[in-house]
Amino acid sequence: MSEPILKRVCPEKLMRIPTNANKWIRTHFATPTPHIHHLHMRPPKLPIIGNLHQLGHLPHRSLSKLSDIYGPVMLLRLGRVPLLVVSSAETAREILKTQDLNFCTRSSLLTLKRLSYNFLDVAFSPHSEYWKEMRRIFVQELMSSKRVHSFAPVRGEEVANMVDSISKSCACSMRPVDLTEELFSLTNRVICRIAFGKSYQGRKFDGGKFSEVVYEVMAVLGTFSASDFYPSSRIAWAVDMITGLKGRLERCFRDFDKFYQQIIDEHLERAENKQDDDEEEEEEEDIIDVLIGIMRDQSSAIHITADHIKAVIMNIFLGGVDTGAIVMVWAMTELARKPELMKKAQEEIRTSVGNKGNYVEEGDLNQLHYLKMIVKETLRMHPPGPLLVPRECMNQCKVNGYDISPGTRAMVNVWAIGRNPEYWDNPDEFCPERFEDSIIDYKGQQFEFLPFGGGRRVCPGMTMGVLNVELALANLLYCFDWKLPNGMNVEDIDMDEGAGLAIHKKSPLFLQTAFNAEHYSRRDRDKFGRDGVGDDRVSEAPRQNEEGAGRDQGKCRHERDRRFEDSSINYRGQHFEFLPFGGGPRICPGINMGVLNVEHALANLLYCFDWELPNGMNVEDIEMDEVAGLELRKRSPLLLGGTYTNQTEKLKEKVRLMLKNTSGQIAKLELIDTLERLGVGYLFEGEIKKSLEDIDHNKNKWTKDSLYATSLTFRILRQHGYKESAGNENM
Ligand code: HEM
Repeated sequence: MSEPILKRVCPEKLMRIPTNANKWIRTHFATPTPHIHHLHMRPPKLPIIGNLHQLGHLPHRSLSKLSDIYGPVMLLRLGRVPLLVVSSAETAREILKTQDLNFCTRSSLLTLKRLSYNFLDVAFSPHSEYWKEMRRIFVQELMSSKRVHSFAPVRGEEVANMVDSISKSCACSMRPVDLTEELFSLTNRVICRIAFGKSYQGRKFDGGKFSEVVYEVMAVLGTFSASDFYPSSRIAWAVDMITGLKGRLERCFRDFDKFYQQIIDEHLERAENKQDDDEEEEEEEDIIDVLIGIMRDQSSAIHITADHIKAVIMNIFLGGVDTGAIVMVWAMTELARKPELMKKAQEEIRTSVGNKGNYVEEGDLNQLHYLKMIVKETLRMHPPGPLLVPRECMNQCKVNGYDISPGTRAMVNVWAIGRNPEYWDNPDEFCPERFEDSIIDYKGQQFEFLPFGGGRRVCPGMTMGVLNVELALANLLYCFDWKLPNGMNVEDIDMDEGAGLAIHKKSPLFLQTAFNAEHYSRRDRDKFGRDGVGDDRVSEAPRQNEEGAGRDQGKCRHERDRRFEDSSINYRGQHFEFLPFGGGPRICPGINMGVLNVEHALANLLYCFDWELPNGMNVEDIEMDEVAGLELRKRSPLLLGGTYTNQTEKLKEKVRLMLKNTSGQIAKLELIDTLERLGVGYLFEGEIKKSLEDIDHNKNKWTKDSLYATSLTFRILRQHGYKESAGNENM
């Protein structure tokens, strides 16, 4: 019996056999070639599966390629379900505005139905009076501007925790920071606290299982479900059973449900205790408190139960955790690829926020226009929901002249629209400046830019989502300098996307930090006392150098050195558990000079360079063997990679700032005089000229201000190795 043609025939052979089967396969499996004239709105489909095979691993990209051939309105069939895909601003306007009422319901998908307690939520509930009321509650009670701003302390504290955690880890090791991990954990903590309240801070829910459940739910939601494409088919139902999807879904549901119930019970109990105890202090309400309030309110238009609360909380988790972190990771990735843009953003933030605090606060964000443009540009290139949340057509209607029947699923490819050269110059280029002087924003009114969707179903968490992203990014850029890990080039950054419910960066983003010395040291000084934690260890240089005292004295060292913190133990021979210089009458007489030499050299090595292990070497590889002899030496030489931190540039920056900020005229003159006498005036020619022009020479008066300015300049310059020029030895 002859073999069926398709079996075991390699593609090369197929190309050579001019049979009808070959022609058919070529038409149906062909990779679309862009820029072919739009043939028809319906890409050819296969029996049974329809166009499912054309969705690929990343449907927004595959559909974008298909639309290059078949036009901005395409009608496909996924299994048994018709799907309308629109990929232009004009057609998006048609779906989200002109015909919004025809397209504002959602499809009934297997996983969503279960996790939303049979559509008691907002996001996946079909269009109905019930959805309208739930959305009203969501928008007016949970996400109102007042409520979102009432959560400012939560966001502030959690962002500060993240900054501290990064500071700590980079002070402990030179290892690059896993920003993906840090940012996902940040959004998770923020949303947890906003939804469940303060009292749960730091507590591990269900033995830490909660985060695992959230991740598993995300994974389940991103999994292909046969029942969604073959509704009411027994075979599809069996496929979902066999693949284990149903089992996973049930487990997720049970875990979530148990957890939510426990939290709701605790809130109810707390609310009752509060009623009994009038003295109780007013606590900020969390989302569950607000929902319980509505549940108890008899006059509410719908009767809210614990299941409604659970469904809404599920929306907040699915809507809030991943999306925010995804945008932050892409933004940092794009900035790592373009360090000049990162520097520009840092300059804006550092100039605007200055030294007034340790972190950027929400109140500072309004001034950060460039940062806002970065967020917009990231949302344009990497919208976390590239196809929005799928909608469904409710009534027979026409789109671009094509008949669309009720029950047709509808997707708006906002990713393709955001990358369309018709609306954006160099669409694949990350260029925040394109939003300068532009009125385009993401509120759903401009159809070439729809990261939050539009129309009746537009994202109600937009304000909170953007605030979370802006605040975290601003702090990452304010508190740290970032660079790629050693040995890595910009071209090595992996820009691949991972498939899932929301499109994230496939591989984690690792970046190396260098503290922003000015701000980091301020923070440490504030936290650990004005003179810094290193006072007992590093004496001369850091003590003199107020600006740099905290550099490289991260919290981690502080923690490691705790054994000497608040301890009276010293090496002067009085404490017999610690005798590096001996004790008694024969104690080392060179103790002061010895310590001073060591401290001074160490302080400068740490101040002037960033150190790290040579490539490919780990902390465990450092040889700690000693060599026997009179002194206990390290056996092998210590090889470290050092990066000079460009002190001249730093010095220039500091002195320039001083020249600018010194207000007394005589103080300015003194400063200039000092610079000249030290022979470094040429470095500041421009600034000196400008200052001299400003100075009114008649007002010469010796002031405290001028004395301070002069001595400070001396200190700074000397620490940077500038010696007085010949003829000025008497200074
Ligand atoms: C940067 C962050 C965020 C992005 C990019 C984003 C994006 C989106 C998108 C694209 C949609 C679908 C809109 C449509 O179908 O037209 C959506 C819907 C939704 N989002 Fe967001 N979102 C974000 C943050 C949040 C947050 C923080 C929450 C909740 C606290 C949230 C809750 C929701 C809900 C409940 C819906 C469904 C609305 C409905 O169907 O009526 N989102 N979001």
